[in-house]
Amino acid sequence: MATKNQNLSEYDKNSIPNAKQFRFGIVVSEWNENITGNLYKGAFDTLVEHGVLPQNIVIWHVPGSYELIYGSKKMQDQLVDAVIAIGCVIQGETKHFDFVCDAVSQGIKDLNVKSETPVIFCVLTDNTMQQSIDRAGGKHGNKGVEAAVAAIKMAVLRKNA
Ligand SMILES: Nc1c(NC[C@H](O)[C@H](O)[C@H](O)CO)[nH]c(=O)[nH]c1=O
Ligand SMILES: CC(=O)[C@@H](O)COP(=O)(O)O
Repeated sequence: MATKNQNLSEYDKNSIPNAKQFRFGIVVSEWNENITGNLYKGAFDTLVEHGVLPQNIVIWHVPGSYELIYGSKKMQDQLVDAVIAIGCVIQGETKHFDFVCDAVSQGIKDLNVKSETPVIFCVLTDNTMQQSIDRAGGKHGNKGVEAAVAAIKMAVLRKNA
């Protein structure tokens, strides 16, 4: 298990530069909103902790994780330095889980390839709700925190590249 010896919220805070100069877009799926809401809070709070001005964080909501692709594509046009795509996909009775997860991961990958604005993949793809709870502020930390740190690092890389 990838998180067995790693907490998603733990990182070297001194290694993160002040991010006051940057603007970020966050696109949040409404499916499993008890989870995505916690992921969003973790991401928002981490961005602000590292100097991002709240007025420089744009948040949009989309119906489900599949719509994160289109929402993130349109968010890239909002003059932001990076986008965070937040979703939670949980296995149901059918293969729909596989198709949604594959589509979202490939779609966000394509956005990173085709655009100059990085999109961070903050999408939980879990077998159970408990696994999601554990990764959205539970025993394995908050993936939203991890995503915000990645977003700041990629905004810096984009600026310097
Ligand atoms: N089952 C989950 C979904 N399903 C909905 C899709 O994401 C999409 O909105 C629908 O197929 C219409 O295009 N979405 C999640 O984010 N999480 C799930 O567990
Ligand atoms: C990921 C999904 O779309 C899934 O939760 C839907 O549930 P089911 O496979 O039982 O229709």
